[in-house]
Amino acid sequence: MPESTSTGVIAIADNTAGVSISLDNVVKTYPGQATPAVEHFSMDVAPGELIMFVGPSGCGKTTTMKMINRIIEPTSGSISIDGRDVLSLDPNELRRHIGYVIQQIGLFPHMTIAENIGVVPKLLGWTKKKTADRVDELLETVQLDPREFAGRYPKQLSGGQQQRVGVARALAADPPVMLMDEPFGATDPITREKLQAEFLRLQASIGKTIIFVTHAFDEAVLLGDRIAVLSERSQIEQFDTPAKILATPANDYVSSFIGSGAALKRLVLVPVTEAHLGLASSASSTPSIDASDNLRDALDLLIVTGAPLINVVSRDGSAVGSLTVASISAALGAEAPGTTAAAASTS
Ligand SMILES: Nc1ncnc2c1ncn2[C@@H]1O[C@H](COP(=O)(O)OP(=O)(O)OP(=O)(O)O)[C@@H](O)[C@H]1O
Repeated sequence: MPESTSTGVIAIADNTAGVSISLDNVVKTYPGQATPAVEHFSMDVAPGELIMFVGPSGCGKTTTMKMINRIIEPTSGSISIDGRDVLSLDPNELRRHIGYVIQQIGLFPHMTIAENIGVVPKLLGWTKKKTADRVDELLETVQLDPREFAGRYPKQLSGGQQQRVGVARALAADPPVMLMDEPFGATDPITREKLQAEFLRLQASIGKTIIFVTHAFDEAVLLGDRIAVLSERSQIEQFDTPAKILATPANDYVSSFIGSGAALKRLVLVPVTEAHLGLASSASSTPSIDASDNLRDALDLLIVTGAPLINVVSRDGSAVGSLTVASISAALGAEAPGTTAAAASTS
């Protein structure tokens, strides 16, 4: 491999905490197709951002994402990672430094879990000891006990456990960029929620730059720093934070994609402390919610318990205020972050 190519990839790989990605005027026309699958796609992603691509089946989400690690070669346009033109790099070498997680998981059935996770480190020439240590560390990161799981084969794991191994494998060489294509799509709703919550906690500590493809708008709202709502040929209808898209959809297409209940979907984005809290109730029967929870959790609790009011409790167990359906509704309508500090500082 030419020296310049190798240096470019290694420079990307050196930066494990997330790097910028830039796509400029990217077009993909598959052979024999009259219209492009992706047409003039441009996007800048900041280091450490988690970007969701959401759009209907066949709109070009996967094609766009796969051009970043060159599983699919663009017809024209340019793509750079950390300022380096990926089209000038060796594609195989490039892929080893970009984590990749797919719905079908793609674990090798004849390899143990440890061997599956160690595939890329092995290709990169890591020692057995370094690879084994990394495998143990990653299994713990994705909450699978290495002593129990390292020696098992994929078919001896549940779907959710296999999906965790898929994430661990993608993280093995500590890549700065992760591409995730409907990674939790094949799991049941409860497992999916669990995997999403674990993934959010993980990303908070590793800060990778992530492109995440999903059909599910709710998943995009829950996970994304920014969401790109895509239509046919990967046209960007809106590219913004979940809160902004829910509050001000750019057009009818985006509105229809959000579907009904935009206000309810926004609740998940607002911490309970952002609402204007009333006085805490001293009645021992008052249900309570943690100050780190969101307004959807609060509304759930109000509905399930039938209580007229719930207390918001800080980590040390003291009640910092209370919430009602009316205060939740006001928080959504007004969205005045200024009230937050005032409410929180009374604690
Ligand atoms: N190898 C290929 N050859 C020809 N056309 C293709 C090929 N792969 C994808 N396409 C077409 O390109 C378009 C975009 O496909 P792509 O898989 O990127 O969409 P998507 O938004 O990811 O869809 P889904 O959500 O269903 O996975 C579709 O019309 C698809 O039929």
